[in-house]
Amino acid sequence: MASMATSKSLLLQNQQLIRATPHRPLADRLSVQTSSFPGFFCSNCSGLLRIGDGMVSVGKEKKSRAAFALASAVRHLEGSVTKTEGLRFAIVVARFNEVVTRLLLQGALETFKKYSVREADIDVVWVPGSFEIPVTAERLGRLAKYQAIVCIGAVIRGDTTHYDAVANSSASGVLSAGLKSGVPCVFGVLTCDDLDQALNRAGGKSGNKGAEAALTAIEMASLFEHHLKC
Ligand SMILES: Nc1c(NC[C@H](O)[C@H](O)[C@H](O)CO)[nH]c(=O)[nH]c1=O
Ligand SMILES: CC(=O)[C@@H](O)COP(=O)(O)O
Repeated sequence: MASMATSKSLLLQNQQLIRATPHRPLADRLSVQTSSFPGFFCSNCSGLLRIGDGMVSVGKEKKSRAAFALASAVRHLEGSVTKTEGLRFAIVVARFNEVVTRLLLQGALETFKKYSVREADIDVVWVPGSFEIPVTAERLGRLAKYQAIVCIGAVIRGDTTHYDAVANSSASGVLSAGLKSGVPCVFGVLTCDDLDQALNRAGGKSGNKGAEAALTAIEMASLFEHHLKC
């Protein structure tokens, strides 16, 4: 317990130190070098690099310092959900099962607002059903106007195998839209056995998958825009 507290305080100290210093080299910015220290934050990616994950081994010997310096040159790239300025998003939403998809859309819009995405930077595009989402997402991606596209739909099982055709086409189609357009297309399409399952995932007891999809879109937009721009 005591050592966990010490580790936590070392971690905090180190975060402060790293924030206050320039970007590289990372090794130069580390003041804490002890085997009990659980890791450090990279200010480049905001990620925790953990000792013992094959990343870093810091001991008392000079030899392990060299190994540490080598490992610390590894860059970790990750999108930030707080750097949303200038990012533009499209939401493609299916009208089929609109009682559910409107709630998913609401969750997505609330999330964009929470993460400071401006309303003017969001376009909502309505399509008849989830089957029509992929072609629309691909078209939106090709416009080169948006940094990510959120796809929202609700496929609910009926009596026949139609469900499988729509659900699978929508899923593989959204994937393909992202691959072909080069713009992240996020899958916020519910595939449920009944309406109850769907409502539970549209703001009910299992959360709101529209909100989750919007957050994923922000992270992916940021990753591509800030780290992987062509
Ligand atoms: N059954 C569901 C559909 N079906 C409609 C299709 O998506 C499509 O619009 C139609 O086949 C014309 O191409 N769509 C959903 O989004 N959810 C369903 O449960
Ligand atoms: C997923 C669907 O399209 C669904 O509404 C079809 O219902 P059914 O299989 O009863 O025709």
